[in-house]
Amino acid sequence: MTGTPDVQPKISLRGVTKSFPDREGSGAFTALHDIDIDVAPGEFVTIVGPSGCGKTTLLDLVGGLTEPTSGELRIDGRPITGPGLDRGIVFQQYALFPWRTAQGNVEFGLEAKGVGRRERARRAREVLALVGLAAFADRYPHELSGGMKQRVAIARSLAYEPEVLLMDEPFAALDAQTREQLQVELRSIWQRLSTTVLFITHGIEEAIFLGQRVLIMTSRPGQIKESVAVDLGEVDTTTDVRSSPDFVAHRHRIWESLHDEVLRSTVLAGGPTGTEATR
Ligand SMILES: Nc1ncnc2c1ncn2[C@@H]1O[C@H](COP(=O)(O)OP(=O)(O)OP(=O)(O)O)[C@@H](O)[C@H]1O
Repeated sequence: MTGTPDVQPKISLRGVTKSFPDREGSGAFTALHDIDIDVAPGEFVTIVGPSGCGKTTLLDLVGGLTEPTSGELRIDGRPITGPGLDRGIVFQQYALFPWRTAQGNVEFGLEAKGVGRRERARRAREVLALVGLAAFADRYPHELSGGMKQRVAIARSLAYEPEVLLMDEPFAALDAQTREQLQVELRSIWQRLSTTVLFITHGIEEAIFLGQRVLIMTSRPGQIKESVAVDLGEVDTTTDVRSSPDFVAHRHRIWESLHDEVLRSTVLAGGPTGTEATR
C-alpha cells in the first residue's frame, strides 16, 4: 500500500482490478491488477509507468468514467459511483468547445454547477488570470497556441474549485519550453490552492518536478511497483533545478526502476516499444 496512514485519505483505492474483454471476446484481458493507493488531502502524486500499463485506465476509474472489475475506490471515504464536480479532469488533448471563447469555455463547468451569470464571469476571469490568460479571455480556441489552449483547459477545471484534479499527460503535446513553463505554473497554482492532484506522465523529470511522491507502475497488468517520496527541499523555479544533485539522484533511481519495467513490457509486446517512458 502507498500513502500516509494516519490521515483520512482524499483518494483511496483498495484491491482495484480492471479487466476488458479480450479481442476474441472469449476471455478477459487484465489491464490493472490489485491496486492499492492512498493519496492524502492536498498531496500532489505523479504516476509513471511503461506504455500500456494502465495509467489512463487508472485515472478513468478515479474520474468515475469507468467501473472497476473488482475492488473499491473512494473519495473522502465515500465510494466513487460516477463522475462528479468534486473531481476535475484535464486530458492530453484540450477538448475545448471551438464555438466558445476562452471565457465561455471556462464558464462551462460553472453553468453545469448552477452558478449565476455574474459570478460565473467573475470566477472565469479570476482563473484565467491565474493561468496567465487575462488578456485572452475573448479569444476562440483557434486563435490560441497549444500552450494557451491547455491553460484554458486547466482554468476550466480549476474554475469550479474541484477538490481533486486528475491530469492525464496534460503537457505531452506541448513543446519543451511551454511544457516547463506550465509545470512551473501548475506547481505554484497547486501551492496556492492546495488541491489534491493525481498526475500521469511519461516524463520522469516532470514526475519529479511536480510530485511530492512518484508512483511507479509495473508493465502489464499494471500494479504499483514503488512509491518514491520526492524531497528537493525549497525549490527555486528560477534556477535549473533539474541539474541539482538531489534531482539527478531521484531521476536515476526512478529511471532504473522504470527501465526494468519498460524492458519487460518490450519483451511482452515482442518488440521495441515503450522506450518513451524512460525519458
Ligand atoms: N476500453 C478498452 N477496451 C479494451 N482494452 C482497453 C480499453 N481501454 C484500455 N484498454 C487496454 O488496457 C491497457 C492499458 O491501457 P491504458 O490506456 O490505460 O494504458 P496507459 O498506461 O495509459 O498507456 P499509454 O502510456 O500508452 O498512454 C492497454 O493494453 C489498452 O489497450
